[in-house]
Amino acid sequence: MRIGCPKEIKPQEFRVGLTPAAAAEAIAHGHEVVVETGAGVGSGFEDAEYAATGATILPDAATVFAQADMIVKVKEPQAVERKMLRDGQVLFTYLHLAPDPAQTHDLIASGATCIAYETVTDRMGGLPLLAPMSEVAGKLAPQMGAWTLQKANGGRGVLMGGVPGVGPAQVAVIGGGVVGTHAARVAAGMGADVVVLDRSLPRLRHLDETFGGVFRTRYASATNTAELVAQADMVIGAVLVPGAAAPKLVKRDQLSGMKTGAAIVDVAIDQGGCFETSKATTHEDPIYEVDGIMHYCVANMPGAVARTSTIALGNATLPFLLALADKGWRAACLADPHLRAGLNVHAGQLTYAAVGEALGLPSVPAEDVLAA
Ligand SMILES: NC(=O)C1=CN([C@@H]2O[C@H](COP(=O)(O)OP(=O)(O)OC[C@H]3O[C@@H](n4cnc5c(N)ncnc54)[C@H](O)[C@@H]3O)[C@@H](O)[C@H]2O)C=CC1
Ligand SMILES: CC(=O)C(=O)O
Ligand SMILES: [Mg+2]
Repeated sequence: MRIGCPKEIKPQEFRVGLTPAAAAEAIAHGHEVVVETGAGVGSGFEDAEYAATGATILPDAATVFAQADMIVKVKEPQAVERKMLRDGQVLFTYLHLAPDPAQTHDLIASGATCIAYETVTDRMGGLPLLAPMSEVAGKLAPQMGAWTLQKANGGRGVLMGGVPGVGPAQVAVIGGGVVGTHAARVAAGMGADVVVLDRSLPRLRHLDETFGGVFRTRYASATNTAELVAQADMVIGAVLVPGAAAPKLVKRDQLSGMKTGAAIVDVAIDQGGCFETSKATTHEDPIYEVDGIMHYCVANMPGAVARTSTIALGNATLPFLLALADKGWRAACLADPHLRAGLNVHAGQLTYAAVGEALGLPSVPAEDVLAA
């Protein structure tokens, strides 16, 4: 199979879908690899490192899309990239379709087979291709929130750890999964007073057993969430219902009850965000204000630390990439129900029910298109 890796074109996105190490393994498995010139530079990988593995460097994305059987990326294809996809081609990348009707319609129209990193599952009920970027975004969230809290950025002017005689920032983290746990650990490490809210009692139990004394936990009832949001200097949104649009847990009318200049960091923005007032922003222009509350809603936070993120993502995607290349997408998805869970679009049909529900579109089970 010929595997193609274009350069990412989302604003300020410096990650790359294929590391030289992954290219080398794919080539050792008998595949061809084509890489757009400069694709790895933002992550510190020069063309020469890819060429040394036996990969071919191509001059532009159009040539990569035209030559490759499977496109490997990081971010969802942008409009100009979607036009280059074709019938029968495989796309392996983050998609986040539930909040993105335009992309969903284009992918359905393309005829391509589109496998989303964020819905691939594992035996433990986790999301192995989302987890590494959730670890990164979770660790970044308090850092970005602390910056947002600074006066010059419109924030409340509160220092995370306080100082002797002055208390720390109050941080509420909604969702105690991978993002939430990493965010809570870092915020607590910065000296903030942290509470994590989740709907899952087993998850809260696990967090309490592991991190009791570092941060506190509360059940995410509407009442508890409203109370902690009103008290917070910083609220981090980290909920997920896999593949689905994020539930809106904080409504606009609650902002007036919050402390003026408090910071919202809505990491769940890639699934539409869990605050009613969230809208996706970019690293170039990351924050905006609504009713006195500063919002940070960057949908590709890990792009800010591209080298770490690219290597972490590449470690996780490699086994799935090799399975897709070695067996072909159909046999690979038939053999592995966890990879099959990643199938979102195939040959003009939506194959992920939660996306269909979010967008009011018909979908068919992935099993049905595999059997066809
Ligand atoms: N903005 C960015 O750059 C990035 C965003 N993300 C996003 O962050 C979000 C969280 O991802 P993960 O932590 O990996 O997911 P996860 O599945 O590990 O954790 C989600 C948690 O939310 C909880 N939850 C679900 N509904 C809830 C509700 N109504 N109230 C309270 N808790 C609820 C679940 O019980 C679970 O513990 C996802 O939308 C993911 O795509 C991840 C990486 C980068
Ligand atoms: C998960 C995701 O969307 C990202 O890493 O950008
Ligand atoms: Mg994202």
